[in-house]
Amino acid sequence: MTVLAYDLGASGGRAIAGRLVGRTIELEELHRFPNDPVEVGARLHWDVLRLYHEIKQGLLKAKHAGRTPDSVAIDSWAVDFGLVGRNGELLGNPYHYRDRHTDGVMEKLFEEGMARETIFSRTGIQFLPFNTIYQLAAMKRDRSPLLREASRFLMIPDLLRYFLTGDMHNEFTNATTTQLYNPLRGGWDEELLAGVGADPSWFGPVLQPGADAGRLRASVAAELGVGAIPVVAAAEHDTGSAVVAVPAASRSFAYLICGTWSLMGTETERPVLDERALALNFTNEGGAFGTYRLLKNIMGLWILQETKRQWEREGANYTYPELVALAERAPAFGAWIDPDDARFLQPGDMAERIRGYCRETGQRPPEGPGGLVRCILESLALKYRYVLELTEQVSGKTFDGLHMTGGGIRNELLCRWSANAIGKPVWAGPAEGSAIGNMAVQWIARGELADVWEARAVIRESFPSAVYEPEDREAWEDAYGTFRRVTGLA
Ligand SMILES: C[C@H](O)[C@H](O)[C@@H](O)C(=O)CO
Repeated sequence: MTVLAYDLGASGGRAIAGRLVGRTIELEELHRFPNDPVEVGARLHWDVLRLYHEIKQGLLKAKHAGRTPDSVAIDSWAVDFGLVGRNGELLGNPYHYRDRHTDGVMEKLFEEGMARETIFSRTGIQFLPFNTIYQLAAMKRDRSPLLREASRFLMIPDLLRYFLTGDMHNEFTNATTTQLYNPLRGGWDEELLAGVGADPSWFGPVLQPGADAGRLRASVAAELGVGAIPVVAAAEHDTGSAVVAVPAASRSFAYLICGTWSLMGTETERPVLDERALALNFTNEGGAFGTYRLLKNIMGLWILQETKRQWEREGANYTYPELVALAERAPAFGAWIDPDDARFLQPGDMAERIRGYCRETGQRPPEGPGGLVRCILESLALKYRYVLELTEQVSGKTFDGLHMTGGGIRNELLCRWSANAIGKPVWAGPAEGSAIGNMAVQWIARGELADVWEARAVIRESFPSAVYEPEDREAWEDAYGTFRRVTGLA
């Protein structure tokens, strides 16, 4: 059985065909495409029609490769959405979560009486300034005409799936990232919706991962010359799919999903809504098959991606392997940043912001591209240590090591330094975690695999993890103490 997984990330997308041959997964990347946000005036948008075009290209390539799939499913980054009008048409291009229209909105809502404690107790979701709830509040503040015409709210995978099938559904794992979904009630939170001027009728019943989500509509099937291929609801939040694919063998495991963002946490059977989880700003995003993802967002390789883009704008073109080699040769433990300082969220001159952060914290700014990239990677590794310790505190579990998956594991230096920083083994793989998790849910839905644990066993056998054992323990232990002091991370 061949399934097709679309995995759309903030920097690019893939269409990957997967075949289950006995207990081995065979992957074939059929289509890879960029995902370039578009700036219009002061606004930053996703080019969602372009993404839909690429999705159709993926199906055409599957057909031409003789890999017409038995089912397809889509996963993508979280929080962003489109509004559909009463005539079934998209009202406007979705905002990018790094658009500045949400600046200050979260704090304003708190001032207006929407208490942090209330929002958290109802949704279990971490406070990030770009969460869907604050995007809708910003549109309300700006009297967006879309709000007057809207009839349905669809997140990015919901929207692309609607374009393919003609059916409108909201999927669970992604819905939970809005900070508008109440997992205890098992539905959208009407009071929070009302609080940001969103009409509850825009929000449909949610589909659980694995559910049937329709078939290619006749016009699409005809256009592409394929049949009415079934569409399955994957864990459509890419991090949700990636967690499905973590090749863990026991129920108590820690993961780090490493891409543009770094998502670190563990899997739980119910949301953890206590004061400590709130105080440490953990999130409980919905998972597949009755689970939750207790995790924290860490700014991740976005800082390196944006630094590289800045250098390219200035005419200096480095490849990632070149930057990693320069970092490895740079002096160790020169300076550190807290990657989650707010100044690193927006696009722009990251190198100057890093130097500024170092000056402000009494550190000598890193020199040259090698020094700067080393500062970013060491800081990420040390922040992983910090968040892993918090995850143990909030979950009450102790972890023997860390599963690291996602495209970021191709950065072996980061894997190695992460093991050194946490002082435990890192098991790295698979790199295409989200796409493989997307496929696993399709195979489970179609009875090819019994459940997530059989899927994880098959993934473990098909993609053996690279193991990084911790080294230089004393040096990294000292570094961790200094890192916490200079960054003020208590
Ligand atoms: C905003 C991010 O998209 C989200 O928090 C993260 O989980 C993600 O989706 C990474 O791709």
